[in-house]
Amino acid sequence: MQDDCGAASATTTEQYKMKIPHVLTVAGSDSGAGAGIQADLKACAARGVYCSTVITAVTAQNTAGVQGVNIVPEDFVAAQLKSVLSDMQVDVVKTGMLPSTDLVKVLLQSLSEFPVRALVVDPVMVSTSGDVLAGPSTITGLRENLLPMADIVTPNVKEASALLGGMQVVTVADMCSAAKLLHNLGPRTVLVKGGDLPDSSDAVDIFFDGEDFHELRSSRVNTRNTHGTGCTLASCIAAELAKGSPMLSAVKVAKCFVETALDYSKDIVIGSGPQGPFDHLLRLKSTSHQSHRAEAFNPSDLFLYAVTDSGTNKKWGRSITDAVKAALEGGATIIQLREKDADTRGFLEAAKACLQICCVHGVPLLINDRIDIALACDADGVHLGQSDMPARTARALLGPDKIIGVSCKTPEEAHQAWIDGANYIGCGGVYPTNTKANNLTVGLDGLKTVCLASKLPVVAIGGIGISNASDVMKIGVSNLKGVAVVSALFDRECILPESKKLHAVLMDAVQRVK
Ligand SMILES: Nc1ncnc2c1ncn2[C@@H]1O[C@H](COP(=O)(O)OP(=O)(O)O)[C@@H](O)[C@H]1O
Ligand SMILES: Cc1ncc(COP(=O)(O)O)c(N)n1
Ligand SMILES: [Mg+2]
Repeated sequence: MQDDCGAASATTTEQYKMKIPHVLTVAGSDSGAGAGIQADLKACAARGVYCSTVITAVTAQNTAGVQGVNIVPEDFVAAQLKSVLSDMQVDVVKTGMLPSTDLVKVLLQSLSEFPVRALVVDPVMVSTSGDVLAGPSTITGLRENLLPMADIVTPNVKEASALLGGMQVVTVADMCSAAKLLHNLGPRTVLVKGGDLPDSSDAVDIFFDGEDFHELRSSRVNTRNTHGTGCTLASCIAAELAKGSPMLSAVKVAKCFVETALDYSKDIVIGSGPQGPFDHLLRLKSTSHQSHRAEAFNPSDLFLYAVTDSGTNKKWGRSITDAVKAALEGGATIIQLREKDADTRGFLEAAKACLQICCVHGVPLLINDRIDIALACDADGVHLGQSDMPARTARALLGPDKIIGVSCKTPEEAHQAWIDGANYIGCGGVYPTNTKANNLTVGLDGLKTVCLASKLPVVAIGGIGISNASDVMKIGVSNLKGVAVVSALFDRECILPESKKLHAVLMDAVQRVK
């Protein structure tokens, strides 16, 4: 019986072991990390595929160009190939810089010993900066030995021309002719890339599978940051093939990825040369909005915490942005958008507009409950109720830098919020309120108990306004950092003076407590 159970569970475990799609890139290193091996690693990481690396050359390279090339000896390229291919279940091999015909032979020898599912050949010859990465002597090796083995070959217009003995490739019609001629050399499919096509307002690539031509067109991103586009495209194609995509879909996904990454990174500045790298992981961009942001959550931001309410805004006939602007001008130190009945698109647009206003005031903007909206508008964080997504999951989705607040009524909930990686807790309702139906009131005693137990800063909420805010602050627990208000600000004819008065009351209360 025991044996049966053991055997059964072993089989089950085996079934669930994961095979990770795996691309091996055989290419040159770029010290500037925009192209070559470094681009391949980032592209595969972005596409969720494992990437191993065989380095064929080490280049000294930056945004100005290539300052030096040091070719790795063939026997050591062979050693790297053997180490990876004999052990690591590679699905797809992608080649970049192969600086000698003998290296091509070494690669083909390894592939005959350890076959893979597909071979993507990016015939790297000249960098975007115009520097030669693989001399004319390698063309024969590429043409005669490597291309016939390739599932796809991805030359840019200059490389297509070089592979075809100097044929002119300057128009889309030329690219089609080149694709056909290259196909005659033996690869299963050909993609002639038009990133450097002169006088083209679109980025046009021609895909040819031996029967049909596909013109793949996207708008040209106006940016200097195009160093590494070719390497990235080929790695993405390899990554999609490793996941099991058919060739044309892989190419389309890859092209779309390059366009998205270029567009995202169009304004980033790395290096002072003419050709900058771009951000594969879509994380580097520092917009003016972000650069104004505080580095980390500051608990004193909880001082006058304004929570919007769609009902009251409707009642007084104002837009959410006007309400937020007035609260900020009166001294609100953090804004939470709590739009329980807004449609998603409307909410997102409102959140984007409020974020700009908050940014001008240097005040964080949080979104109630809707992680998707917070992510989509890049808000500063979220506030979560006990029945919303757990803070732990929200933290995993939002990353370490976003602010997460959790509503807590008890020391146990406060403890869990701390464990889950929240930044602050909201405690209440302190007083009865009509913005939340059937909400249990904790009173000043309950608030004090939670504050004393909480390892996180606390903002008090529920029925707080000008008349009672100072009573709340007077409980005198040091981690009570402020009060959150809804009706006291927003269910009023004029928000700005109420916000000012409340700010003054709070200032006065904390002075007295000190
Ligand atoms: N400015 C751009 N905007 C959009 N796509 C681009 C841009 N520059 C290049 N691409 C795309 O990037 C990919 C790589 O093309 P290309 O730059 O021609 O290759 P390489 O980097 O090998 O010279 C192609 O799909 C091309 O259409
Ligand atoms: C090591 C290495 N491999 C490939 C390229 C081509 O990249 P790009 O044509 O985008 O400059 C490069 N510059 N460096
Ligand atoms: Mg390029």
